[in-house]
Amino acid sequence: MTEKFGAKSTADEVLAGVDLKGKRFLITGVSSGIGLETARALAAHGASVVGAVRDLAKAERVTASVRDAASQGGGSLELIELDQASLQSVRACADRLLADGRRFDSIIANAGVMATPLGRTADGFELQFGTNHLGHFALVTRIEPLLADNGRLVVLSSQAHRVADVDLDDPNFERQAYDPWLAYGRSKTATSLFAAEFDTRHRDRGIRAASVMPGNSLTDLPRHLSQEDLQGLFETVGKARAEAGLPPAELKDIPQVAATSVWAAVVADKDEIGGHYLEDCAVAPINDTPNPFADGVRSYALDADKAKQLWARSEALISVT
Ligand SMILES: NC(=O)c1ccc[n+]([C@@H]2O[C@H](COP(=O)([O-])OP(=O)(O)OC[C@H]3O[C@@H](n4cnc5c(N)ncnc54)[C@H](O)[C@@H]3O)[C@@H](O)[C@H]2O)c1
Repeated sequence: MTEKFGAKSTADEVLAGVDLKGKRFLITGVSSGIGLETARALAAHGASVVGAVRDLAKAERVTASVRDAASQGGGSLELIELDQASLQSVRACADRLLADGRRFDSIIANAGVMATPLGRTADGFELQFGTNHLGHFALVTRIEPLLADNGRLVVLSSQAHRVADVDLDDPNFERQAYDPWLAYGRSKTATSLFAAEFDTRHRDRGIRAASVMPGNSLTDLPRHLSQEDLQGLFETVGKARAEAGLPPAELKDIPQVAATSVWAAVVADKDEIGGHYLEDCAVAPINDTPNPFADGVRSYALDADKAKQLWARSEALISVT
């Protein structure tokens, strides 16, 4: 595997010299942040990008940078409506893609919400688990026949997976006190487990899947946090890392924070990244320290048995609505 790229690489640097004409990508959440930059970079290199978004009118306005890049680079952008917090919307989106029938070389399951107050999706699932995991699970498993043989699935996870393993008995916080960070952490462990099990199930078609920790960046993601909450978070993380003798966690800018997604979706050797958790354009090492602020991926987020159990639980949850 190439060791050429790292924490400071940008999406354009990762794609330098790569011609994506004729390649198709589905990306969820292209209206802001990492998804918007991922779409822009891929389109600038000639890719046909389908961006799945909750609000089509807003997305039309804010994706001008993607259309400009596409017109210069020979790529294109199509938008499709998708509310991941509604299984009806997810199924409608999937069925439109299936009816269209065109295949995708990579699917990037990027959209997400973080540290929301307790909320429920249209189907009654806890909002973060429902949006970040079940919405993607329902979409991707339905459109899986559209993923090209040798295609890739990239699922956005987070360092927040280190907060907690999934809770398969009470995934929707019906029998325990709600904590926004616990819910976010569990939802991101779920996204890594989903990628790991998808990889296991589809490897024989040459399809590989990986989860990505993009790096920390000030996108719209902390929209549910006040300035004080955000400041408190930075202080807590900084103190905990200093106490553990670790360097401060650095913020990335937006082009950098999209780099690992495009690396995983296009450039990396898919057989070397398949089933893994990626960070800074590399496979992250397993680190089972109890300190949630220390680097690396916790092994519970890639555990094969837990991944199978989560898959079965997710199928059961989405099939009853
Ligand atoms: N920014 C960071 O520091 C960071 C760190 C680790 C992981 N991540 C992950 O990266 C991904 C992208 O986050 P970002 O930082 O670009 O945040 P962002 O808030 O800028 O973008 C998230 C996107 O998801 C979309 N979205 C949210 N709920 C949706 C729903 N119900 N249906 C459809 N779309 C929905 C939003 O509209 C938005 O376009 C997320 O999965 C996030 O958890 C981000």
